[in-house]
Amino acid sequence: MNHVGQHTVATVGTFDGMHLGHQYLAKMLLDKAGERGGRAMVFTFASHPRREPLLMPVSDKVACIQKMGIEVSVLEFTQELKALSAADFMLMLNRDYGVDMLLMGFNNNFGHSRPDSFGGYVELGRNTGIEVVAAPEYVMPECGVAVSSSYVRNLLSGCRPVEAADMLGRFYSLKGVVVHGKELGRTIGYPTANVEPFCSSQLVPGRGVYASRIKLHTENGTACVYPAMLNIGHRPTVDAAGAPETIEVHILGGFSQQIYGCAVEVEFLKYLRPERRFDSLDGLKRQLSADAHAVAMLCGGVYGQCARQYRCSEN
Ligand SMILES: Cc1cc2nc3c(=O)[nH]c(=O)nc-3n(C[C@H](O)[C@H](O)[C@H](O)COP(=O)(O)O)c2cc1C
Ligand SMILES: Nc1ncnc2c1ncn2[C@@H]1O[C@H](COP(=O)(O)OP(=O)(O)OP(=O)(O)O)[C@@H](O)[C@H]1O
Repeated sequence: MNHVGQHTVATVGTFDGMHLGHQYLAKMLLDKAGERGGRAMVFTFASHPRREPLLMPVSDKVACIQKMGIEVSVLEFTQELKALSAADFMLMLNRDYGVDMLLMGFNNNFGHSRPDSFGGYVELGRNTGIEVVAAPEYVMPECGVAVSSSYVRNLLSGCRPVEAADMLGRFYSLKGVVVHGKELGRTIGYPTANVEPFCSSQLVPGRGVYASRIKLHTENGTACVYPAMLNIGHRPTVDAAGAPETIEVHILGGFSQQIYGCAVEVEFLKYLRPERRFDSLDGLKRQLSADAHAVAMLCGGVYGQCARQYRCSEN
């Protein structure tokens, strides 16, 4: 038992995306803490140690872990932290946070001069008052594929949101604000909301057209969810070569509210097709009509109904 009078079971890692592998480890952490009548803690980082694009903003990751009943400490990846040896890091965990059990994921390691095997961490633990325990790897039960943040990043960059959702345990999403576009879309009957992500270091999926769901946050604290179609690309039909990449969403069902400046969350349900150049706006319009039909079919079935009302607190 530590100086605060409470057992603390901890684990250390990036936990970007909180995918099914992370959730599996987090549940094991809770079980261990429960067995000891102590608290569970995750030590994570404010940025990605390898500077990979993030699968979720750090604030969402923290909220997601806390929601499971786990305390979170976000460490800045400073030069000082990078220079800390595994032994000194473990000493700090024990001294400052009362950690007396450390759960290590199957490929977990940390520290500047680090042990080259799990046994090495167990040995360090003996000297620092920490029992070090190994956690197994989680693989997808249907296909045996090992879940990892890198794998999910590759799936999303490769326009495969369905497989990514299988590994995340939820649809991948981007949160952002609706900004002004050229307002051309409304002239062809397909007004679009241009979304600028809040977190500039979050991964934007591969270019193309997606079936989507958009959650609109209103001032009274409620959120509405609508089926939508989304395009990530350079809009070769209407924009000159080299135009910046945009994320545009057309909300289905004759939606006509003014939502500039609104906070939204767009989910990536299914990839529909690549973006392409049309010879005329009429050609683009015909394609958009077919896209809308495809989304409506999808949203009428597997993905539920239009415009459901949610309380923000329930999401
Ligand atoms: C679902 C969807 C699919 C789109 N597909 C294409 C496409 O294949 N090629 C293209 O040049 N533009 C595509 N666009 C972009 C349109 O050209 C653009 O939304 C429209 O011109 C409106 O632009 P605005 O936001 O400036 O008003 C697509 C937009 C959406 C919402
Ligand atoms: N599939 C998995 N099953 C069980 N534990 C996992 C799994 N994936 C990651 N972990 C564990 O979660 C903790 C955090 O790992 P990390 O954030 O590096 O995840 P990752 O998915 O391996 O990331 P990346 O692919 O970017 O290396 C580590 O202890 C790691 O061993």
